[in-house]
Amino acid sequence: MKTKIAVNAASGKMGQQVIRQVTAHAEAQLSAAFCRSSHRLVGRQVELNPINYTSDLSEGLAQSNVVIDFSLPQATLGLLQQAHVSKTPVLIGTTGFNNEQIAQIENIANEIPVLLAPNTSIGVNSTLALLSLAAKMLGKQADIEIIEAHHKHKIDAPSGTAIRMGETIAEAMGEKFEDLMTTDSRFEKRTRDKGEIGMSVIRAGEIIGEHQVMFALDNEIITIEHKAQNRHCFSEGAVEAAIWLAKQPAGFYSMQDFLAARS
Ligand SMILES: NC(=O)C1=CN([C@@H]2O[C@H](COP(=O)(O)OP(=O)(O)OC[C@H]3O[C@@H](n4cnc5c(N)ncnc54)[C@H](OP(=O)(O)O)[C@@H]3O)[C@@H](O)[C@H]2O)C=CC1
Ligand SMILES: O=C(O)C1=N[C@H](C(=O)O)C[C@H](O)C1
Repeated sequence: MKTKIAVNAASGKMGQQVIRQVTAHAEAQLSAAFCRSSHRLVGRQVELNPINYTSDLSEGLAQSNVVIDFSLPQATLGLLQQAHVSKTPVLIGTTGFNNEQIAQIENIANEIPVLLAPNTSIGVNSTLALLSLAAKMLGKQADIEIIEAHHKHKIDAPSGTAIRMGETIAEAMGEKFEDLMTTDSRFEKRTRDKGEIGMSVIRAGEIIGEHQVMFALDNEIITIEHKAQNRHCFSEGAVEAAIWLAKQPAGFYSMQDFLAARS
């Protein structure tokens, strides 16, 4: 049986990419494509699919096994309320949540399966394992800097991926990321504090998503880098993880949980 997948924010860059991915997938079927009620796509047919774009979340979720969301935090929280009612699993690729919003998501995950992934690419999630190892081996001696670059349309900064990279590094060093992270204070006149993790952000052109982590020792520098070549790497991981999530019990999951179950 094919997994019936709904796509939220279907008009977005990622929404459109995920629709293409689901449409081409042998084990998945597009069951709903949600847009805002005022969007010009509502009522139009989704290319290569026998359904129309809709703003009716409750009807679309009722006929879906899982929903994939790449939108904005407010839209994600609205979707979660509806998914909670219909008991539909939710894969969230949206970034930019504050701590209070994360707590709301965790709360709903007590009752339905929710996977929160600031980056759904298999490559980035493998990179996190490399960063954890590097941090364990070098973290205490190295000056660690995270540099991320994205397209000019991106709203949140630093990227969800850069934050997750910082959290992974800090955790491997037995620290809390919020205690080590430095962004704006770099513009103060001062030398670098020992142990801080610097974060730099570039927004330019149509850069898909690039993350570089530098471990600088006194006489040598180790750099671990991921560059997305296109959005396919995100949609591919999202759809595979959604097919897995549709069969899980209620809980709060990450891409690491999906990858561990798959291997
Ligand atoms: N986890 C991952 O691997 C990745 C995560 N992302 C994240 O995904 C999110 C979306 O990225 P992207 O597709 O590039 O962004 P876009 O700006 O292209 O799309 C955003 C979508 O969200 C919709 N939306 C925004 N606000 C609302 C609302 N209040 N109610 C309903 N719909 C709303 C927009 O609808 P409308 O067209 O009507 O404005 C649009 O469809 C971002 O948070 C980004 O960081 C992106 C790539 C990979
Ligand atoms: O907004 C984007 O485009 C991306 N956002 C994600 C993030 O914030 O980490 C992931 C990816 O790099 C693309």
